[in-house]
Amino acid sequence: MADSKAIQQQNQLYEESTYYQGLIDRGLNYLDAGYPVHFTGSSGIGKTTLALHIAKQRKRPVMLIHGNQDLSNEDLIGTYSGYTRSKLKDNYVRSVYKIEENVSESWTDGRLLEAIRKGYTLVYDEFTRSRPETNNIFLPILEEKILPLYGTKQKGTYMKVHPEFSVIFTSNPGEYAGVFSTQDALLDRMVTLPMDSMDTEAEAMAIRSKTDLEQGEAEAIVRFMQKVRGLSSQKEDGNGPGLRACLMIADIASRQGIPIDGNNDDFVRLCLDITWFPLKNSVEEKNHSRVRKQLEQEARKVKVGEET
Ligand SMILES: Nc1ncnc2c1ncn2[C@@H]1O[C@H](COP(=O)(O)OP(=O)(O)OP(=O)(O)O)[C@@H](O)[C@H]1O
Repeated sequence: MADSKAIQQQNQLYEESTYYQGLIDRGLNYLDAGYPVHFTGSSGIGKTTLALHIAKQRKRPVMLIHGNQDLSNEDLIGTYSGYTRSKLKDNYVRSVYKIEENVSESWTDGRLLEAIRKGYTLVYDEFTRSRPETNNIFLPILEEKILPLYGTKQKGTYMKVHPEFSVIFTSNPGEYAGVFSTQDALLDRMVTLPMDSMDTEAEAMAIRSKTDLEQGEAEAIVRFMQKVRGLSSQKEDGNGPGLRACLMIADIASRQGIPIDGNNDDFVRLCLDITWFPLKNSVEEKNHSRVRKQLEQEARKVKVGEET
């Protein structure tokens, strides 16, 4: 399916779903009022896609930064990347020969500094994966609307934030090992909008925007996934497989010509391969074998056009 068609269908989904329209309208209003917005929810639920969609509506260039523990202040603000040497040879009067040499350090803007200077919309994806010391730079940006530059050998000690600059954060509540706990001071300065799973129709529409499956087939996969998520709500920090898992089953089945049918062994195997790992992580260990059996039973019940 052509990318532009997929984007068109994705936009249609956002326009037609009251749930998404609500999130988009509120998100845009808070950004317009000068507040950063934070989408939080389980893995693969669609946070980044929604954040980028909202960012594009603001009609400003969009910059995307992925949080990670190696992200440093130098990456965000900038750094001196080497030296520039310029040489001037003055031989105007033949008998006089003068050489003037200048060496200066060359500065490269970091991504955050560029966004702040030019008034971009920044999407800071999975910001909780970065170290709190790195994220602290956002406190004066969000509160005083300045970016401190001390320690960078820049001329001024701070830079004023461009009035059109705005940030959309996304995070995944404590699901991955290695995620740093979210800083409360930063969270206090943003409007947090928790994201739930889409309803059946919207999730099926998302599948159809990415594959050639029929509505009935897409809905059968979504209903199966809803059952899987029901099995997973046994541990606080786990929500089981998200929209991404639905899309993987749909895409692989469609490419490999596997029918969406619980009577087909290939389909059942595919469902187990895609869902068992994320499900396992969200279920107490003592329940693993029981839940795995339930999962297989649910996969075998999948039938197009029938509520299972
Ligand atoms: N409205 C939509 N229509 C179609 N596909 C979508 C939509 N929203 C998200 N997706 C797809 O679902 C998958 C997961 O989306 P996304 O990466 O935005 O989720 P996420 O919550 O940010 O995930 P993670 O927490 O793992 O970063 C992606 O393949 C994305 O293209």
